[in-house]
Amino acid sequence: MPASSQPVVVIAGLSHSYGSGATRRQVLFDLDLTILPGEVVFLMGPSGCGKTTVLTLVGGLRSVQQGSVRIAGRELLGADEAGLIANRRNCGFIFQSHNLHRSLTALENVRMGLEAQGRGLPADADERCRRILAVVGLEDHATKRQDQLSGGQRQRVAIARALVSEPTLVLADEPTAALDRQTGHDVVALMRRVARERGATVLMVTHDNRVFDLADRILEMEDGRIVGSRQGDSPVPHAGAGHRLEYTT
Ligand SMILES: Nc1ncnc2c1ncn2[C@@H]1O[C@H](COP(=O)(O)OP(=O)(O)OP(=O)(O)O)[C@@H](O)[C@H]1O
Repeated sequence: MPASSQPVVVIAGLSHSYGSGATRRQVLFDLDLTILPGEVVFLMGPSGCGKTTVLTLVGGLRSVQQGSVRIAGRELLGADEAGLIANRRNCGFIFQSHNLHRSLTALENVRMGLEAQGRGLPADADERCRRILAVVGLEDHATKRQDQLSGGQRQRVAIARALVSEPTLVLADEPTAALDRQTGHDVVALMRRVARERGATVLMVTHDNRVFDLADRILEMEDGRIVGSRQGDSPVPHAGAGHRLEYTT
């Protein structure tokens, strides 16, 4: 298989529990999932079904307890802190609330996306930040702070920050939750376009059925299991026993 078609995400038999002893509660059950380079995959399902837990495990924001999680060839089961950090540097994160630093300008917030790489700032850092701000349509807003930007503009800064370091994988958790219909659609369409242009893969948690048309594949979760997978508007029956998920194009 050529390197470029190697899956970016390969999850096999992933289970996860919170708490210990009498309060221990299993929230993920034997999940399998493969995501190919450049795919835009949405993870849907009712509140509490485990979507964010999957995202945080894939991002290396918490340790894998059971099962295999390979991100761009790196196994996260048994990874030490350095391994988790290395994985985080390969990922761009976009959260429900944009998490911009209040006292920094848009440009400075985007620059944090490069600083988080831990390799020191490249010589062309500001130019790269300005370029990606232009890509998200904010070239004239580089010196504005959070309170001078609308909700949609803040999320566009967050997209620029997540993508400026050219991550392999973009992980987005409900990025449209605080936005109106049109702005939410525009923001996800933009994220998809910028990710595509930069060859990034996207895994996005969403409840928002207004953006379904932007997914290559939509996964349905229920009670800690992936129970269905479909593409566009044409339902693809979920294949295999034990909630095994087949990749389909
Ligand atoms: N740090 C934690 N400690 C204990 N339980 C947790 C923790 N984080 C999540 N949970 C529980 O694990 C289950 C799955 O949570 P998770 O946040 O992954 O679900 P979700 O599908 O993303 O929900 P939502 O759509 O409401 O964000 C829920 O029952 C939640 O209460």
